[in-house]
Parts: sequence; C-alpha cells; structure tokens
Amino acid sequence: MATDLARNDRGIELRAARRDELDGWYDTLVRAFGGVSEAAEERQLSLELIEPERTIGAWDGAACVGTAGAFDFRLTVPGGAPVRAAGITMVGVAATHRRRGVLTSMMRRQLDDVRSWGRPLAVLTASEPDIYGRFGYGAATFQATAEIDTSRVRLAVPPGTDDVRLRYAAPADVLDACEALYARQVPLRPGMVARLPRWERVALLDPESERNGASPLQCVVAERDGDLVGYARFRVRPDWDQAGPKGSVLLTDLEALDPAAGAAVWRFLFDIDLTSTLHTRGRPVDEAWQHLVSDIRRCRVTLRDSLYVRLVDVGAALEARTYQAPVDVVFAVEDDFCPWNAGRWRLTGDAKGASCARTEEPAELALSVRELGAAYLGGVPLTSLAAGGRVRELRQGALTEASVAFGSPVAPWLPHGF
Ligand SMILES: CC(=O)SCCNC(=O)CCNC(=O)[C@H](O)C(C)(C)COP(=O)(O)OP(=O)(O)OC[C@H]1O[C@@H](n2cnc3c(N)ncnc32)[C@H](O)[C@@H]1OP(=O)(O)O
Repeated sequence: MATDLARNDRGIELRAARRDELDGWYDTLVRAFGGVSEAAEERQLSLELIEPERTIGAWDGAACVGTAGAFDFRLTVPGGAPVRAAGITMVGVAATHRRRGVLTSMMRRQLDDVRSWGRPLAVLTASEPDIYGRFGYGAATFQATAEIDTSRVRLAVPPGTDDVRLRYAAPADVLDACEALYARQVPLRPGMVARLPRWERVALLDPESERNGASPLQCVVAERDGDLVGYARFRVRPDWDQAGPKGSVLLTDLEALDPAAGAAVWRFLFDIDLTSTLHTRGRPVDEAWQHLVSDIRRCRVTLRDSLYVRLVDVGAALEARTYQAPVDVVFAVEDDFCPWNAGRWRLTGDAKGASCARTEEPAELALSVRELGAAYLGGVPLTSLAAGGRVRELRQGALTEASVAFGSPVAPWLPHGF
C-alpha cells in the first residue's frame, strides 16, 4: 500500500494523501495542468470520486509537489468479462520539480501498489502520448472525432427507424433509465468501464463556464413500444452570419441498443434546424453511422489514441480474456519496469477461456509488455506491431495465429475520460 513512507533518492517523500490533505494535493494537480480552476461542482465531484488511500503524493517537506491516483475499475476485456483494473489518474508534478524523477518514483510505487491490490491491469489516458510507454503502457484503444457537414451529408437509415419515437427529457429525469441501458452495453465492447457509485453524475456535469456559448446539456431518448432503446446527450451552439444560420450540435454521449434505434438518434442529430455541423468527440472508431452517410469525406473523421493498457500481472491478465480463435503460443516478454513479468509465458486459449503459465519451452513470439498492452483489448493487431519491428516471430505461423486470436470483432473503446 502507498500509506507507508518511502523516499526516493532526491529526498522526496512518497505517501498517500490523507483526507484532510486532499484539497492541497488537488491544488498541486490543478497547477500542474496550468492552474485554471475547474467549476466548483466539477472539483467537488472529483474529490468525492478519488479514494485517498489509493492516492500518491510526493512531498518536499510540507509542500505537495507530485500527485497520482487510482480508481478501482472493472474493465471489459475481449469475451466480455469485467476485469479489475487500476484506472490511473490525476498525475502531475509541480513545474518546480519536473525532470528530476518524481513521476518515475510515483509510477514505481504505484505499479507495486496495483500489484499488491491484486489488479492484473493498470489503464490510463495520457495528457501526452510520449509519457507512459517507458512504464510499460501501450496505446490499446483509439477514438474518432468528427466534424460532419450536415448541410451536405445525408444519412440513409435502415428499416424500422421510423418505428422509433424520440422525445426530449431533462437529463437528470431519465438518468436511471439511461444508466440501465448503458450497463447493458458495457460487456459488449472491450475498453468499456462499469460504472462505480457516483460516476453517473459525471455525465450530468454541466457547468456554465465550460459551455463556450453552447446551450445547457440536452437529452433525447429513443423509445420503441414504450421501452428505452437509445439516448443522446448534446448541446447546441447557435451561430449566424450574413448567409443565415450556421449553428453546431455538440454530441456528448450516445448509446443505442439496435441499428434502428441508433439511426433514429443520429438522424435527429443531423436534422436539428438552424445547425449545419455536428461535432462528435471520442466515439468508437467502427461506429455504424460512418456507413450510413452519403459523403464520409465531409465528415472529417480523425483518430486519436485513447486508453493505454499496462499488464501488471501478465499471466493473470492473459487468462482473464478469451481469444476469438484457438491459440497456443509461447511469448518471450520483456519488462524492465516490472521484472516479475519478464520471461517466457505459454498462452493456450480459445473463445471459451484461456490459461497462461510460465514455461521453459522455446519462445515463439518476442515482444515487450508495452506491445502486449497495446494488443490486449483486440484493437491493435500484433501483425501491425510486428511490421514495425516491435514484435518478433520466432516460430513461423505464431504471429498470424496470435494476431487473429487476440483480435476483437468490435473495436475496443473507452467511452469517457477519467
Ligand atoms: C494519467 C494522467 O493523469 S496523464 C497527466 C500527466 N500530467 C501532465 O501532463 C501535467 C503536466 N506535466 C507534468 O506534471 C509532468 O511534466 C509529468 C508528470 C508529465 C512528468 O513528471 P516528471 O517528474 O518531470 O517526470 P520524470 O522526471 O520522472 O521523467 C521521466 C522520463 O519521462 C520523460 N518525460 C516526462 N514528461 C514528459 C513529457 N511530457 N513528454 C516527454 N517526455 C517526458 C522525462 O524526460 C524522463 O525521460 P528519461 O527517463 O529518458 O530521462
């Protein structure tokens, strides 16, 4: 646990922040990100969600100069199981203390902690992609952002779309029903995270200071025969010029249970009067709307790295997921930062389950734990990493076998930051 004291070699003390220190600890984090305060309700919620005993503070005397935290998530992995994963968060080092190894010492302590908690995975989203690879994290999910010219792009909807009824609702009034629908989606896509208590409130945060001229959060629910089958939360930003209206729709959340429900919600978002652009952020890279549009180029889709995965316990992590095709491969894993993972592991598995144990047999694929993290959720093919020289095939056929087995029929996706 992070509660016992430790010093790194530069006289900085690492320990968990006590509850009565959390405010100051959080101020250090805010300053590390530039010092612009969040809205009061956002800060309040962040402080409620953080578990003090899973934090790390770096203290230079009485001053907090470094922060890191961990949420106790359950992450969906290929096959649908919810696997315990430390959601690493709130990492910052005071600008006065940067590039002296404070982050490195916090990462060292944190991964030891995560291991002692028995969590096979650590996951995070990175402020900058360059930071976490050295600690064994690999970019495992990507997300799509789109800027859709809805004045030009048409949407072709599937049969049944007209049977779906839409109505506006206050986001808080339908929250429980929307959360129940969300919970049904979580096992269906690797990378999704089951809601922890109080996390549903994150979706309703709507501080006026962060709207930038857009409306308060709006919600439309989709129903069929009175049952909720989808929802969208969004804002509208009106705008006008000489030629008339050119407002934007800013999509925040969208879930739907079936193709017609999804198409009904997307059609609604495309058709809001006085708007000509639909902005979407952080959506799945394989989302179906991309196949319904008349002109994908005018949707300006861009991809970005999203969830980084670190296997803290290689054997337990590889056993916790299933494999879409049979696999029996010996991996030689390099892991300088967590040497307990290094060495040869034999993975055997299929769509029903897997076992992964240490072995003395000859290695068939060689890679570092970072590549294993990138491939773990099925979104980054091992063949692609191998093409870049990041995975080496030592037995002919092992690469294709493992790459096919590791894949996922749906792209992994992290629905929200943390
Ligand atoms: C999960 C999250 O919360 S992501 C949020 C991360 N936080 C931020 O971006 C806030 C602003 N930045 C910071 O607070 C700090 O610069 C941190 C936390 C990114 C780095 O802290 P430091 O204590 O300076 O890192 P540390 O000295 O341990 O550096 C370790 C190595 O990472 C490198 N490194 C650190 N930060 C960066 C960076 N932003 N970009 C590239 N390399 C970096 C260092 O050069 C060093 O490399 P080396 O081992 O080859 O010498």
